[in-house]
Amino acid sequence: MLRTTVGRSNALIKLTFSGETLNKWTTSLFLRKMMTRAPQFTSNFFFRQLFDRESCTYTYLLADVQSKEAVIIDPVLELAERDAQLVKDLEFNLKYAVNTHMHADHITGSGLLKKLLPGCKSVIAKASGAQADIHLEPGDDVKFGSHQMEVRPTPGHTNGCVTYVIHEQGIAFTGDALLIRGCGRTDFQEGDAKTLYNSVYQHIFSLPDHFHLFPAHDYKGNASE
Ligand SMILES: N[C@@H](CCC(=O)N[C@@H](CSS)C(=O)NCC(=O)O)C(=O)O
Repeated sequence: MLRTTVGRSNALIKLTFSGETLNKWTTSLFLRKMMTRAPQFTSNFFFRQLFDRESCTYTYLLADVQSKEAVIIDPVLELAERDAQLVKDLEFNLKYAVNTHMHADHITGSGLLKKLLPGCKSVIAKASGAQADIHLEPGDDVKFGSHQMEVRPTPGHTNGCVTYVIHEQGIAFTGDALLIRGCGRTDFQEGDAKTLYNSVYQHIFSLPDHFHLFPAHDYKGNASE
């Protein structure tokens, strides 16, 4: 299983926010979060991390094992067939295709998944300005079976970026707000370095130390299976 960055030495962490470089020693909250053991999911929680080698994007399939209700986070258009087949093979009912933000460089697979798996609804933050069946506000919960994800606003990469937090499992999906040993770019449209800095510190680094963070990309092959 892949997790976000797992620092193995006391190296200097550099978070670069469009020209502003913020150095933090690994004794900080950042690495204390990363150096914990693998997530221990409850028995009725299904987790699968999927990867698109082309765009280096992570997609996450989550489900309630008992009710079979599932959600997929950040599905990639080109791999919608793969994702739909996996859902069918596992005999899940895909309730929502959930997006962390409206990507600038690749298109979500939500629309195609809706066609491949009728009943599935597309979900994104209202602040993204994107079209979807369901628009989320900060503090909303996305429910599937007995599980729920809290919607936390983490703008800065885009205005509508959110992080999804599953408290019960001690995990969060950070989208492009927090990547592996870095963060999403802020030089695109809607990018703002200070906003992203505040988002990461207020809404992600504030999570308890035992949390595991799952990003939307791994461009440099930092994580390994
Ligand atoms: N550096 C990437 C290029 C793709 C890219 O810009 N990705 C965005 C997120 S998708 S909008 C980003 O924020 N990347 C972070 C970064 O450090 O580049 C690549 O290597 O392909």
